[in-house]
Amino acid sequence: MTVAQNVSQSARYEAEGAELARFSRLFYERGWMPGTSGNLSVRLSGDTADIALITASGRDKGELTPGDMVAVQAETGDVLHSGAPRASAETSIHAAVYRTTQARAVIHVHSPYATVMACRAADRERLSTLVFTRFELLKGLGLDAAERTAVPVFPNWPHVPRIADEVAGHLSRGDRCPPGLLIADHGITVWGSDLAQARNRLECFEAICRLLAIGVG
Ligand SMILES: CSC[C@@H](O)[C@@H](O)C(=O)COP(=O)(O)O
Ligand SMILES: [Zn+2]
Repeated sequence: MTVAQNVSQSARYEAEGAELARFSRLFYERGWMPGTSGNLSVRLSGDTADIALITASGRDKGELTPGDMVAVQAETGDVLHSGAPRASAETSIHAAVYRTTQARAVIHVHSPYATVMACRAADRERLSTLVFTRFELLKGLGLDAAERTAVPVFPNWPHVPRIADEVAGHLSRGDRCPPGLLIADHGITVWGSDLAQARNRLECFEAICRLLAIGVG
């Protein structure tokens, strides 16, 4: 890589890292990333489209800076730079989504109502589903409000790559998959064409889960 290419790549990392930090702070302040939970990534574009930036593991998600982002191969999760902070423990799940969908941003949070439903709908040994139907907010997920949508709920295997393999298997088989999934007893992962769309969709998932949690639907 030439010096000029290196400088331009650093500028892109800095700008995308600042965006990740901004979105992360937003979710932290809503109480959707308690403790150090949650992780976000964004896939770069142009000649760096094979790269994603992801939040470092175990950091306070309300206080991230661009220096807390790790560059990885988007579709494998392999870390690109030695000496970088440790990438999120859930990088393999982000990579599974990038490998099997058109997503360019992935957000994982422990938001309260999605987590309630991820506990209630869980079968801890195998894939289960949470059915969304009827709600107008389904349109915010790119779905028809008359449609019956099965949101997958994956077992929260201690070995995260096992969850990632099951996610990739499910997404590569499914047609009309909603742009999000639940992990039993854990939280929610949502994706979109950019961070703003992923955030909007996450808000719709959380609002629908709230309705279900309080017994509507
Ligand atoms: C605070 S424990 C939560 C973690 O185990 C994990 O589920 C999580 O969301 C954050 O992991 P991280 O490795 O910081 O990206
Ligand atoms: Zn988590």
